Amino acid sequence: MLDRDGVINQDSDAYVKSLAEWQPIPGALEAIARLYHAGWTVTVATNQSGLARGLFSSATLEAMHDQLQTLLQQQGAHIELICYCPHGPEDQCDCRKPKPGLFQQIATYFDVPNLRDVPVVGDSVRDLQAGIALGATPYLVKTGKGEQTLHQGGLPEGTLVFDDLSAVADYLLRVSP
Ligand SMILES: O=P(O)(O)OC[C@@H](O)[C@H]1O[C@@H](OP(=O)(O)O)[C@@H](O)[C@@H](O)[C@@H]1O
Ligand SMILES: [Mg+2]
Ligand SMILES: [Zn+2]
Repeated sequence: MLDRDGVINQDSDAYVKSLAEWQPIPGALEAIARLYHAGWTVTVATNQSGLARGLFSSATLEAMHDQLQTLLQQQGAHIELICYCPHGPEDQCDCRKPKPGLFQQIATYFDVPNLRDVPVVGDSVRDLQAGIALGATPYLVKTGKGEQTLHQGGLPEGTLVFDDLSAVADYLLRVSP
């Protein structure tokens, strides 16, 4: 279960507001494809408060996700489910990470009671906290806000730290081929 901005694509403190700004992180799409071809089911759980802030439209967000899937299809791969929180911090929703709502959506989709031991990969503590709420295993990447997150401390116990998604995929394919 992957965070999007800062894990799959480059993040920006000014938000990723257009298809042109949506730029895959080197190796990330290949990492997803390697996991897919090894039998992993890949999902995404992403906060997209830029929608509530009026920074981009839902059509633009869908175009980014279509581009992601198109690029993966060129490698014979696919993301099974992309869940996103469209709300802003003031909306008091149940799905904005660190709240677990997006991961509850994933568990419901697969009709499982929890996400025990399923990897959750993020560049922010809130990504990991949200997944851990359903039993996921936390992985921090140093891309995006990951370096900053690492230096801030407060990582959930047992978090495994890797340079990027490609390194996480190397590890997962090594320990559970
Ligand atoms: O990393 P994921 O969850 O895929 O997406 C994060 C983005 O929605 C944006 O989230 C914002 O946080 P606030 O929503 O303003 O707290 C900021 O961190 C932006 O830099 C970032 O691009
Ligand atoms: Mg992120
Ligand atoms: Zn929400």
